[in-house]
Amino acid sequence: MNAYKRRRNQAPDWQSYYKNGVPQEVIVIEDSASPRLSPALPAYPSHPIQRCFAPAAPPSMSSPSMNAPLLQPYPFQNHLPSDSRSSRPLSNASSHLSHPYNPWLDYNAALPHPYTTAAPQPPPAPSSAFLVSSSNAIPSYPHPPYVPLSNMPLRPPAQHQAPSAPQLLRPPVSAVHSPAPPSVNQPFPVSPSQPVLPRISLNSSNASYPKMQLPPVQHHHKENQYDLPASYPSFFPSHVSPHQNNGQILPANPVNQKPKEQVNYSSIPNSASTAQAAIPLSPTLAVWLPMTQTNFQPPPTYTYQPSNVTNDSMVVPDPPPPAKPPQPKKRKRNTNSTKKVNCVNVPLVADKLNLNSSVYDDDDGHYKVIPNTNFAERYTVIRLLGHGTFGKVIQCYDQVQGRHVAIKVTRAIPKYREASLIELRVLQTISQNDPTNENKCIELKDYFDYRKHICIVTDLFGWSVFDFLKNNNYIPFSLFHIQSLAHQLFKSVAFLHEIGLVHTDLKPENVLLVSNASKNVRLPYRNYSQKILNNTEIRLIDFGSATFEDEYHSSVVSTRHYRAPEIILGVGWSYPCDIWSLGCIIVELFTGQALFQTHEDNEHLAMMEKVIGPFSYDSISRGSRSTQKFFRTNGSIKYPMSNTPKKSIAYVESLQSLDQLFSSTTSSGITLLLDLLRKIFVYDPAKRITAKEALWHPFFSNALPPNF
Ligand SMILES: Nc1ncnc2c1ncn2[C@@H]1O[C@H](COP(=O)(O)OP(=O)(O)OP(=O)(O)O)[C@@H](O)[C@H]1O
Repeated sequence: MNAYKRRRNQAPDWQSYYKNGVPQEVIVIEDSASPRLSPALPAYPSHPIQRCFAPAAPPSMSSPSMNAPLLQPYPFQNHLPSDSRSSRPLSNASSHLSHPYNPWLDYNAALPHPYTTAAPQPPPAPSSAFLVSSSNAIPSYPHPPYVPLSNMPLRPPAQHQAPSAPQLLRPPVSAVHSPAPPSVNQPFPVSPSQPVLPRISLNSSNASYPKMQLPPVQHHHKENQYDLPASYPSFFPSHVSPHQNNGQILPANPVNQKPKEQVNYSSIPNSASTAQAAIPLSPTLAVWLPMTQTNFQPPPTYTYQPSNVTNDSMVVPDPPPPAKPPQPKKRKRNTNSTKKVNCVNVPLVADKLNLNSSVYDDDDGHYKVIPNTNFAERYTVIRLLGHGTFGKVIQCYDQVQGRHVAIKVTRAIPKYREASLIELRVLQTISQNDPTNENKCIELKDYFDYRKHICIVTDLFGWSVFDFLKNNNYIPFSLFHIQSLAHQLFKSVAFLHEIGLVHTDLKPENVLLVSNASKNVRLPYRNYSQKILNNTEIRLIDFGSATFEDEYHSSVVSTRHYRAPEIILGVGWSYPCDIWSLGCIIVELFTGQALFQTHEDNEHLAMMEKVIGPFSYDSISRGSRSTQKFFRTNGSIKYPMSNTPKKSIAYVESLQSLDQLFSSTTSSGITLLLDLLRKIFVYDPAKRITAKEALWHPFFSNALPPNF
């Protein structure tokens, strides 16, 4: 049914849309003015570093006000797009440095934020005691962005400060509000308050180091040991003796190596003011750094791999990059602390008119939506917002609270009533685990049973992301907006997974814009205008099929286009199926078109092979009975078959690979997005990136500027 709701045939000209890079100039033809820099601000394009990161634009398109760089320099060498790396003007940027040029040492200080008036500041002169690494041996993802040591705040720890609760830093991207120009005081996108991992090579043992502070450790109930909070760096060394030795290099004693849990942390004071972390430089050398929780947050999965260097007196080289990126460990989610609602009592609202159901219900058990009628003795029906398999969603005016709400009125049929009880249970679980709604899932406001319809009351929001696309002639979202939307989606899904829930029906229809207000703009070289969203804040909806991981799983879930291969193959599904759906949504935001437009299993698998690559033998179980109907004995997909329509074969043949889809520009933002998608579209669900890991992907590291 969902498939037929869609009209995806009007393919927009999205390939040419991105062909010349993301356009630099927009012409606003109605509504509010586009964000413009104040005339007092420095001419950003003239800055040497900016020049090398801004994409080449046709001269006629250059506009001082909108010519902000597309991307900040990206500090992960392994992922650094070659165009950015090679075009960096080393001579300009490094002229003030007295040591070998390091591209990451100075960019924070030297590159002004496009919206700040601050003139570029040269970085502080490097201390003779240390060198910020200039080698290529920067480990690859997953890893927090490097911020040069010289830019860390020198913040002495406050004495006798009460230990504060560990505060998790989030990656910098959240909802983007595009019409208002950012304040002139807005901090630089990559600031010292973002995740920091100092990277140091030492040539002196008397270095003094910037102060940082870790979240407080907790005293272990026995043996005078300390438990590390979950937010502690996972590389906290097990191979050095943790003596309090502020700013000194300690020779580690490999003989005393203990597993992490058994390390005696008794010498670490249970105080945020003086807590320190050892940065391992080799198995035998470490440096102790007092750390602040505001400037340090490691990624959840990073594990330090010590090298085999044993010479204590040598200048310690950077640890070699791991041979392959560390494989994300599939950790069992801690659902112990999850408050799971077990049963829901739905209050009954009596029908005072006591009418026959045929008056207010249609033959399918759907409630008839008649504007300006009374509903459940409290609401006035305004209009139909949407309808689906489960029921109708109606905009109503709440006479008690004096505001408009959305009410999902489930069909008056037992199986849908039961389904809505599950949805209510899920919504209550979400509310209990996220009372302040940080994770942007739809909030349950009220619920009741009226005329045999279970009704779920929520806040009223704008169009779904799909409706916005549709109303915008399927013109893709800008990368700037995709980054924001994708980040919010991963955040919501990471939360759901954390509390043991699999959404199972992620699709653009189930992502609501808080407001669909937009402005019409005309792009250069286009004779049509397009809508640009004012605010990308979203809410995740439709928990009607959400499933607790430890409870019964239906064999087939998800709307077809967004269905993961493990569901099709019937080999069991769990959290990773949501990640696959998110991948499909992100591609759809980028192209305007659903990625897998199909209604048949084998055709769907063939499409996946065309877009992502062949199923490998170890990628997904082929031995199981359920998969036999999809694969021939030689391992190829049973597609095409003798009865496969020629149209289908031609369509599958015409599909572009993921690389081809994203090859229309060489923008480094798009390169990073492609890298994220490659980690999402992994056939083996156990090897697929998790939502939590995705939040640390470099695509989200730097907020993209609002170029459309
Ligand atoms: N709070 C809301 N504010 C505005 N519109 C809403 C709201 N909730 C739902 N809608 C609209 O109603 C549509 C259907 O909602 P929902 O997906 O919850 O119903 P459903 O019956 O489960 O649908 P489906 O069968 O497609 O899964 C949404 O796509 C959206 O357009």
